[in-house]
Amino acid sequence: MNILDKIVIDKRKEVILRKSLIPIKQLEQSVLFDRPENSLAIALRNSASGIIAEHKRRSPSKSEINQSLNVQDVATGYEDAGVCGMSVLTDAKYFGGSLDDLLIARAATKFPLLRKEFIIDEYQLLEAKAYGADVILLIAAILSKEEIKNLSEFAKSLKLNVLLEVHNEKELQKSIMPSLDMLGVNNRNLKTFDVSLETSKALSTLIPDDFVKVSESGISSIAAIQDLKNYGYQGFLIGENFMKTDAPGAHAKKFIEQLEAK
Ligand SMILES: O=C(O)c1ccccc1NCC(=O)[C@H](O)[C@H](O)COP(=O)(O)O
Repeated sequence: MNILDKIVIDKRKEVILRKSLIPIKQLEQSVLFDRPENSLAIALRNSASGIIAEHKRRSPSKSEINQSLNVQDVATGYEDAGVCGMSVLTDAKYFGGSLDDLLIARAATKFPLLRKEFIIDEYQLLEAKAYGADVILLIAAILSKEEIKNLSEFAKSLKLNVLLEVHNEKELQKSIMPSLDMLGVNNRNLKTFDVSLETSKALSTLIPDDFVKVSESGISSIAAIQDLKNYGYQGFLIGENFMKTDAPGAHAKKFIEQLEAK
């Protein structure tokens, strides 16, 4: 059993509990529910840097990354840095995140927010909308083709952008469909936790041009981004490299300035 299998077993129990605590009607009554689309895909297409910066306290591969930062400071720091959007991990057990983190980031910023979660049920999309997300992540490794279709179409009906994540060609082939906005390639092997940007490079030609290509995980240098841009990538999801510092926003700002100067 790999880490995703373990996370999904826990997530199924968690979603049943959450549904029993907060009914759908209550989520739909959130003041944030009727917000218009705030497209990360468009922001990435129009950006010179393409950075999506993540809020990540800990992870299965690295355990502690940074537990002492305030999510509001991280969010405003990233917005000041000029990133295209922010990814907020909302899983508590494995990443130390929460939906409250998303809400705090929403209250503090205007840029597109990605709910970084292990989505297996439409209920989590309603939560994403109610707590201020503009984008949701679907992970091909944990969903069937039919589930990807149903979840992505439901997300679009809620005016949420969809980022579909793959790790290999098989996952990519089953996932390509018009209800996706962005196709992300995760460079982290979830069996070994090794990261290799070669994964993004190898899959790049198989991703149709209609989708914004996003490279995820293990990105820490300007050179890596320049290299990935040559393979058609327009989005770069960066977590640990910013979050391991005392001031992720300031670090992201410097990174973007260096990138744009090249
Ligand atoms: O980061 C992990 O250890 C991890 C383990 C299992 C499932 C997902 C995991 N990470 C989620 C992510 O996709 C990353 O947080 C994101 O791509 C940023 O990666 P990084 O820049 O390497 O922190």
